[in-house]
Amino acid sequence: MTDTFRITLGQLNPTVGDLPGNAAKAREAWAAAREAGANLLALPEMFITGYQTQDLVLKPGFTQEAMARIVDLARDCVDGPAIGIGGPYAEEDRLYNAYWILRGGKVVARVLKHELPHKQLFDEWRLFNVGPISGPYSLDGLRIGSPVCEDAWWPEVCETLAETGAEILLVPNGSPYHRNKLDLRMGHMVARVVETDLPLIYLNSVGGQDDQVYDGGSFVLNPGEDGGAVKVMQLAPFDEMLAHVDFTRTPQGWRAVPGRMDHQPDEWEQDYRAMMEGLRDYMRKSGFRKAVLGLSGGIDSALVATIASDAIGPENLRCVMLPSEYTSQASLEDAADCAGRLGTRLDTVQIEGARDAVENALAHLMEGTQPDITEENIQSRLRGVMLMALSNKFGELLLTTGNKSEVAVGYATIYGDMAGGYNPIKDLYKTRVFETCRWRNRNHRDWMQGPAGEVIPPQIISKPPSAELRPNQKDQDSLPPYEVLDAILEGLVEKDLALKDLVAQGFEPETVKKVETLLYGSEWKRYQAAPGPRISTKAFWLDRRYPLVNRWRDRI
Ligand SMILES: Nc1ncnc2c1ncn2[C@@H]1O[C@H](COP(=O)(O)OP(=O)(O)OC[C@H]2O[C@@H]([n+]3cccc(C(=O)O)c3)[C@H](O)[C@@H]2O)[C@@H](O)[C@H]1O
Ligand SMILES: Nc1ncnc2c1ncn2[C@@H]1O[C@H](COP(=O)(O)OP(=O)(O)OP(=O)(O)O)[C@@H](O)[C@H]1O
Ligand SMILES: NC(=O)CC[C@H](N)C(=O)O
Repeated sequence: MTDTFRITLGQLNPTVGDLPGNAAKAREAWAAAREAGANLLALPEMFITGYQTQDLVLKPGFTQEAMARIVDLARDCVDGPAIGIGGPYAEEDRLYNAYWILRGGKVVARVLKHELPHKQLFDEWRLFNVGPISGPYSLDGLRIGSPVCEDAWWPEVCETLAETGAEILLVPNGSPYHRNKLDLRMGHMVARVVETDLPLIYLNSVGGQDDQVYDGGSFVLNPGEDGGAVKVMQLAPFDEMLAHVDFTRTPQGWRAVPGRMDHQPDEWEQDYRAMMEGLRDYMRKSGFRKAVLGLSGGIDSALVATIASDAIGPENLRCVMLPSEYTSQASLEDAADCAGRLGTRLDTVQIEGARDAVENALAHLMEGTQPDITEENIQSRLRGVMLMALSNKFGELLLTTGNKSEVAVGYATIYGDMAGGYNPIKDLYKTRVFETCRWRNRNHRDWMQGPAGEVIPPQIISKPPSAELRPNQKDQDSLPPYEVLDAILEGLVEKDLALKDLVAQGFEPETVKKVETLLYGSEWKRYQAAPGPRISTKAFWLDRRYPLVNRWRDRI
């Protein structure tokens, strides 16, 4: 009977749909696990397909190929560790989210996910059948139970596994980031260890996929002496890595040997990293090497330029200043200062000529009307036209720059500054934009490709935000102060509060009503907006799906 068991954890970054690429990654990890003398290489949930596949997994051709790739992997990885790998399993007319166990050239077990997540950004009820609770599988004399991600967020599956003889729990996950999510995961996993008295491995993938960022942060818990749980290994968030965890048999049962304890950065750093990794992987996985954005001299585009410089290197980013006569000298100088500090290219394109041409072309139809938002939006749209021309010509992904407060109230011009493919700060409220800029100016990490130091000029952080679409315009002329706006939005979006709850908190009824009107009234705009990395529990898109036509309004 064996008394030790080594598991190599693959905290790795698959790409959705890249079946050969993901299989190659698995083979490479298996070779390293074999080199390290492991008994088992564990890979995350749905590793062969990448996660989340959305409806792609409903294509029979895709699912059949994914299963065939797993069988090939088993056939190729014979003399060495077993492999645990997530992938779909189709049987007759049923489709499961499964964890496949491969050993000695064959598939030796399949665990079927029982608890399918269907809240927030998940909709697995739509895709998969509920699997029966599977029992443990045996490898080299150790009985392992593998609840698949959400299975371990509830007691039932782990309890059944413990009752049917599991000696350790290995939980493969595809768990996307939101702020402070590690605490939430830890709470659930500690509860499972306490209930089952079994050690538990929490293994998560890393990398960006559409609006989601998988943040790794895998860890290992042992049952504690006093009935609690003790963390004995913690991997860094966001980093792709292999790590080995050794188990030994003790009089109390199998226990993990304490291993590496990587530092967990604070929420500002993790949010920043998530936005950067989201952009980096969106670009890498969709084949872009370069990006372009309009740099106005304001704080939002300065932050997006900084995130992009860190993600792809300043040499791969083109910033463009597109001034009109409403652009202040200060904005011109601030944009130049910011690009200079970051070391990015800064081009200038005047928009007055194009604006005059558009206005002249429309003059016979506009006769007798007064200048209003129409003319302001023409400027914003011309910037979009010019930036998209650069994107077309040079293959640069156009980044949009609306923060969550603006996205929430529709404070952006459709087909204007909303033109673009990805928005790194889409889920970051404006009040957090300021603090995030200060954080980046104070901190530099080895995963940032941009320069260290005060890369965002302090005057950009301190001046009042303005769209500069008419003389002396300030955001606060048409919106409540950002502290008020963000607090009301957090109430309406994140917490689903009633208007009267917000009024009871001390906000003006008219302001609350206005924010509600803007929020519901701009649903159609968000439907057409660029995606961006999710860092909150209620990001616009999958977390919060509202009707575009909606006559319901709350009463105070
Ligand atoms: N329900 C609906 N479904 C589909 N389309 C709908 C629609 N409601 C209006 N529309 C269409 O949308 C048009 C109105 O939308 P749009 O053209 O965007 O214009 P609109 O939302 O009226 O104006 C843009 C707003 O964003 C602000 N802005 C602009 C640029 C930059 C910034 C910034 O600081 O970042 C802020 C600007 O001050 C203004 O408040 C209508 O004329 C109509 O064609
Ligand atoms: N003069 C300009 N030159 C280049 N891009 C511009 C210019 N004005 C606006 N933009 C683009 O349109 C976006 C929205 O700009 P605007 O100034 O209206 O709003 P904002 O939300 O205050 O953004 P910022 O803080 O970046 O100025 C900017 O982030 C920028 O990408
Ligand atoms: N893949 C999953 O089952 C994810 C759901 C899980 N509760 C999480 O967010 O971590």
